[in-house]
Amino acid sequence: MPNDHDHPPAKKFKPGSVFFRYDKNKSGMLLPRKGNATTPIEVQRKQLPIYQAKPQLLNQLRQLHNAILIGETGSGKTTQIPQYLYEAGIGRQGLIAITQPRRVAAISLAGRVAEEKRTQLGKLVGYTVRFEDVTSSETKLKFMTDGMLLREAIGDPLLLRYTVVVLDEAHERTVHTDVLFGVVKAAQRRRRELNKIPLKVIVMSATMDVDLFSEYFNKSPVLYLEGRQHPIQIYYTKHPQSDYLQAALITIFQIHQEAPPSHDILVFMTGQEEIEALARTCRDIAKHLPDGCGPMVVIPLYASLPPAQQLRCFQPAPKGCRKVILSTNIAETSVTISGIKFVIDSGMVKAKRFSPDSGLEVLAVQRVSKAQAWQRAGRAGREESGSCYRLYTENEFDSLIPMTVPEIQRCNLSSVMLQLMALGVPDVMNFDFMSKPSTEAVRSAVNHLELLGAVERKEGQVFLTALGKKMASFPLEPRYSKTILLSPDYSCSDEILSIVSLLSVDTVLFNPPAKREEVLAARKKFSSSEGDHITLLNIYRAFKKVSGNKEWCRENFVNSRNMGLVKDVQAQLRDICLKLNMKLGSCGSEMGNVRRCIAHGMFVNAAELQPDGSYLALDTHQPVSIHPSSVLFQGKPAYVVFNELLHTSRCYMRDLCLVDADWLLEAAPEYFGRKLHPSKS
Ligand SMILES: Nc1ncnc2c1ncn2[C@@H]1O[C@H](COP(=O)(O)OP(=O)(O)OP(=O)(O)O)[C@@H](O)[C@H]1O
Repeated sequence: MPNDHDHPPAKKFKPGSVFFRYDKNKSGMLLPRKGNATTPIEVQRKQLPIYQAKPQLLNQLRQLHNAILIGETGSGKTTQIPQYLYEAGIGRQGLIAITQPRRVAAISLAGRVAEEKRTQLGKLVGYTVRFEDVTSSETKLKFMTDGMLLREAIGDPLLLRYTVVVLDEAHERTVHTDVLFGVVKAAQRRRRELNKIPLKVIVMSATMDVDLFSEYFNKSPVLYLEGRQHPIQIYYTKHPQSDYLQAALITIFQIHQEAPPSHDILVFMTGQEEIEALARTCRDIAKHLPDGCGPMVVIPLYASLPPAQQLRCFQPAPKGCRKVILSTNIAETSVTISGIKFVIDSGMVKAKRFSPDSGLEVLAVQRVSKAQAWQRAGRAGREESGSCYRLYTENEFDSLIPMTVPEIQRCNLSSVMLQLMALGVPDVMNFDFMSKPSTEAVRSAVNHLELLGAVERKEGQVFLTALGKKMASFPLEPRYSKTILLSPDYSCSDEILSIVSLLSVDTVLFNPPAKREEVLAARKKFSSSEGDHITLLNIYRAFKKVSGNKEWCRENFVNSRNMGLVKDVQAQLRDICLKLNMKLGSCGSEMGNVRRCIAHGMFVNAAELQPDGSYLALDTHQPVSIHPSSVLFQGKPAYVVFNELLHTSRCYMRDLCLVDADWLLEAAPEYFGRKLHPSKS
């Protein structure tokens, strides 16, 4: 059923806010109305709604220290504001940083802006994401993930290299963005006190709680940018759908049969496995379509794909062929994918949920917020009008929560707390958060860091230890950095660096369900009864032995591109170790050392076999199960440590390592003295 409202619901305008009107006829009619592909890029820039407001907007931005800018998706905020500022000479003394919650957005936006400025990427316009820096001394406009700016702040809390920080997609409220809010605010204040060059902070989004943001940023004015260049038609289902995968499939093929082949489709699903399964089904069906139905190229897009593979979605499909992109929420904000005319929104997302009571952080599939649904719709209608098919009813849409709950209120905070302390924040418990995490969550994170030896308490205050300082040097979760730092004691740094890199890159193995038997047979030769970490290490060693031979990778269902990335990550982690003067070495085939080191670093995620054959997480006494993908699935080891928990029908432990109870006791005697089974403790 079509629905007319092609904009997010009307916004309330705050007194004192500035409103920039947009007259569609003014730009569109005067300029050639050809497709974007053939329209010169400078003409495209002038057709954007933001262009009409440029002089007044610059006037405002020149005067303000803080600004909240709200404008429709596709109005030109992200690509134009940094260029306008630069061209007008605002903030020329330093760099203009534009933060993005996701790396794919940071990379693609930098590419687009470099193209608009007719310069080579990495010169005037560059980007920095984890494990990749494409900037130079000439770079003035720097797109970066919020996490990277936060890391820079550890070395330079006043962010002195920057004169403007644009915090884009602020509505996403990732934990890094939320911490950055406090960091830039503090940097701004300190710079004023020290008479340094002022720092301008611009917060942008299409869908955000302006009152909250304005209040937080010293009652800063809100600049409303009116106008959407191209309309988006929204469709809802008549009835609730029990199976969104099936509904997505039907919608894809309905569009495929009816729409011209140049109209590409972007489908929002929840995770890699679902996306790969849907991709296979689409490809199978596409082979058997009636005559007259053109070919289709199906492109999966999710965070654990290597960057080069992620960027495939931006390449045009061959002529006469439809591009169907199946994506997680990584394509939800900021990105413009050329050719996308249709968006299909499952209405679901996989997100972290943390319970301070149980201490467990789990990934679970849940409904999106309204803000996310509008962002998803906003990926259509960027080059011309578009449509968004919501695989849920209008009533269901109405019942969605308006804004996504900030990640800081639903994730494990140990990493953030460690970073805050490394930033020199005197009282982490009272950090200036826009939305405060619960006291229990903060306490639980500090306890976790204390257990890892990263912090200590003195007279009621929490301090970073020397170990904690070193841990903060790694762009990793604290338990990973701790494991790396412990590895020289067990002479297994090479092995631990490989394992941590393999776990950071995520999907290094393919597991096509249709080839389950073949996969099992191929994996058998690497499989270790000592667990998934050692199995992964065996595969990695074999991969290096054959120098990444493509044929070998295919036979063994190994993702050769991701394995290449593992090597890069490992090299960077090794550099950090060397800077910390660590003595790196290998234990050869002595895997007991490796497991012992893992037990000492990751002991907080330990589980114990119960007499009835079930498992309990030792930290929280929560029932957990071994994920079927684990090599330990068939066995019943007495003690394991696991990498993460996945919540589906049950709480599954993924990536397990067999450990001894004695090692856990050695690692944290007091802690485990209370927790282990009586016979062990
Ligand atoms: N890579 C690209 N290829 C083609 N056109 C692009 C590209 N990036 C941006 N554009 C064009 O510029 C327009 C503005 O994009 P921009 O990202 O600046 O908008 P925005 O207001 O920041 O949107 P959002 O809130 O969705 O991030 C797009 O709608 C599109 O027409």
